[in-house]
Amino acid sequence: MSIRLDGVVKAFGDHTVLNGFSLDVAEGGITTIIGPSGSGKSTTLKLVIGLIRPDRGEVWVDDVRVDRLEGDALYELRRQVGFVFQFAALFDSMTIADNVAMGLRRAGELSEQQIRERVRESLALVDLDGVEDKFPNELSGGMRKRAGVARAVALRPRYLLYDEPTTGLDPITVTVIDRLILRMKEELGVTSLVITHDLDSAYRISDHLAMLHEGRIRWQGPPDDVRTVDDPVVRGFIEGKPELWEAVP
Ligand SMILES: Nc1ncnc2c1ncn2[C@@H]1O[C@H](COP(=O)(O)OP(=O)(O)OP(=O)(O)O)[C@@H](O)[C@H]1O
Repeated sequence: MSIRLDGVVKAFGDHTVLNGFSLDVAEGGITTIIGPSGSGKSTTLKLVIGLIRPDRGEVWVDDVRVDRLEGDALYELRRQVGFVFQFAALFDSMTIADNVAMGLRRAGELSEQQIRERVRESLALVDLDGVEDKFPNELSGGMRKRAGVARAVALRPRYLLYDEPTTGLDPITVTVIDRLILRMKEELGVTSLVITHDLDSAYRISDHLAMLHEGRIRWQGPPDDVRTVDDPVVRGFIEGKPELWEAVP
């Protein structure tokens, strides 16, 4: 059980983005999808939380067929699958505590006091103690990103999806976020699916690496193995040498 995409085809108009895409996400680990801009990485995350549906193929989370879910069932799924948005996507007019508490209030299961406690715990987990009453524009980019992670984990999801978690951050903050992603795996036992452009970050955090190219997974395996792959498409990408692609028939 975990996240599984099987033979997924997804087109926008006449542009086929995913074309027979299959991926199994190993339980408890960090799986990272790398690939060129526009190759469909974000599209895969949107499929997993049912924001969009495939034209063909299947999307599974545990024993739930996501591409057939509607209404409340989709909402239930999204409680299990936390989403860390690329630019944190915090509401500027709300305090950090209210941002982190949003999903908890919507779920309506905890008292206000329990919510406050859970918000405090979630912020502590990302090393953001004491910022409850601040507004997003009072935090640095890296802190906002951490607050976005706190919001995603507040509901104690089984899965965390990260959309470009290190884009636009300085190298030190990238390391902080990488460590945070690893910590969420170790301390909460969540299964993570990450999409990124950042190869160094991908090597540091991943248990399993998958390269997306022309609508499907071109190569996958442990990150250490990628350096010895012969496929010129994979080599071209990881070495930043597009000329290797031009030689591919
Ligand atoms: N809702 C949509 N309507 C039309 N086209 C879309 C839509 N969503 C994505 N696309 C197109 O699908 C392609 C893949 O987009 P996607 O965002 O999944 O790629 P990506 O690999 O995440 O790219 P990047 O790394 O640049 O974020 C792009 O060409 C994009 O323009």
